[in-house]
Amino acid sequence: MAMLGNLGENLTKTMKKLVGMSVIDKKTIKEVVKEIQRALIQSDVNIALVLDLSKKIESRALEEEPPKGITPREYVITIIYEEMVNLLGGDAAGLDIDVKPYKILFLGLQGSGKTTTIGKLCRYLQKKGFNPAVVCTDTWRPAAYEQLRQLTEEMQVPLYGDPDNKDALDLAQKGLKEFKNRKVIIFDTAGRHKQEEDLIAEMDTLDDIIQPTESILVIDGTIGQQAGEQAKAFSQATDVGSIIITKLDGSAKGGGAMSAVAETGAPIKFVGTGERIDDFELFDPERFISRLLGMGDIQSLIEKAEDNIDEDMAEKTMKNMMSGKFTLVDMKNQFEMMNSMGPMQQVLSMIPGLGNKVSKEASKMTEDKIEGYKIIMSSMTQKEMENPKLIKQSRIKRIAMGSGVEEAEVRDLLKYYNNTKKTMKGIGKRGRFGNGSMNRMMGHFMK
Ligand SMILES: Nc1nc2c(ncn2[C@@H]2O[C@H](COP(=O)(O)OP(=O)(O)OP(=O)(O)O)[C@@H](O)[C@H]2O)c(=O)[nH]1
Repeated sequence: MAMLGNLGENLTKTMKKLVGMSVIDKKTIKEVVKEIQRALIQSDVNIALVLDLSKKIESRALEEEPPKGITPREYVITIIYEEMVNLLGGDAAGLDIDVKPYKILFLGLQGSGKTTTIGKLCRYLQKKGFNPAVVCTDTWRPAAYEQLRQLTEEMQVPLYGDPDNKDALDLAQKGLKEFKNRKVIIFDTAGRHKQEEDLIAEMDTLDDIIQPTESILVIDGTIGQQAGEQAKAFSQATDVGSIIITKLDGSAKGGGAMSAVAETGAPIKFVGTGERIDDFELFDPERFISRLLGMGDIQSLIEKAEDNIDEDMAEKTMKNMMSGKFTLVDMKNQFEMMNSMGPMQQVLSMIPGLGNKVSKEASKMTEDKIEGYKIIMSSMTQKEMENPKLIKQSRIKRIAMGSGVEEAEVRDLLKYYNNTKKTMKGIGKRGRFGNGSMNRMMGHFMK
């Protein structure tokens, strides 16, 4: 992948080396981490971020036990992947077009690739079945309207603009009226030179008139970690701000731009990867990192690892349940497992012999309720989770305050916990599930 200059190439090389190593030990792990460090620093990723990342990779790789069925080598790859994904902010954000019209205000310094990117986003939206329209409010650069006109005409995207009108606010208002029945309206604004304040000031003015659903700042990826400053100023000025980073093709500093923006917490929604209209993609850190590491099948590896972690957890939880050592920690694990398996009642009803007792109890557990319980549990201390008997009145009060619920809801959770514990213990005593058959069954359901 010709992306981010040599970064992809260097990382892919390192991963290949890791795959080929005959032993995975402290020395080889350190070697791999060093190479990753070097590649990231070359790509202008902030030194402190790089050191933090390499420390995490190294200590996890040296300390964590690979889950069953995963080789140490595979696990090191998984760790590198996970930590790199975290560096870029985790999940893909995308556009959630849930109101009509969905008004997008585009901002960016001159030459950032703003106009080109508007064209790319239009094409992207068309492919998704939306019919976007564009309003040109750029009154500074005479060629801007013409550039947009050519771009939109090719794609048959309606454009509103008037090169003779020098009033950006008036243009915005008229454009709004013209396209009020459209699903998506994109507003192009005048690019600015260097000052970030100017950019923000312009957004403020246009913001009042347009009241955008989302403001998007276009940042040139070749400026490296400086991109962080721009993103920060922007996200402080707006609460609906997202970022598109352009020119990641061949840019030696793109890694720095991406990690610096991610660090500010502003979501990167798309990236530009070339001059052509289709050189544009939804930014998904997981996919992006898989490609950067040159590991197409990394996702299946991750799933395998997660499956096995789940299975380990299921086994432990089940054992605790049957022996009566069922704590709130186990209950929380149980909820997590339910999430990945489907509604609780359905799952439990599939287990022969579990009887109506549990099913009836479980049927009262809606997803909302489980979510609520999870929130309450996150306000408990580890000690309380491990030893729920500790939770008396004063603690109930504190937990209710901490999680923003009524005390009655905390009591309700404790009651549910006690009932489940009793039922589970009863079943365990009757010995219906000897020889780990229950564990096997749970393991089976996890898949
Ligand atoms: N290689 C590469 N070039 C890009 C990318 N996106 C935009 N460009 C180029 O960057 C240059 C500037 O793009 P424009 O879209 O004109 O920039 P702008 O931000 O709208 O500029 P103003 O209208 O002056 O504010 C053009 O030559 C584009 O072809 C990208 O993802 N990769």
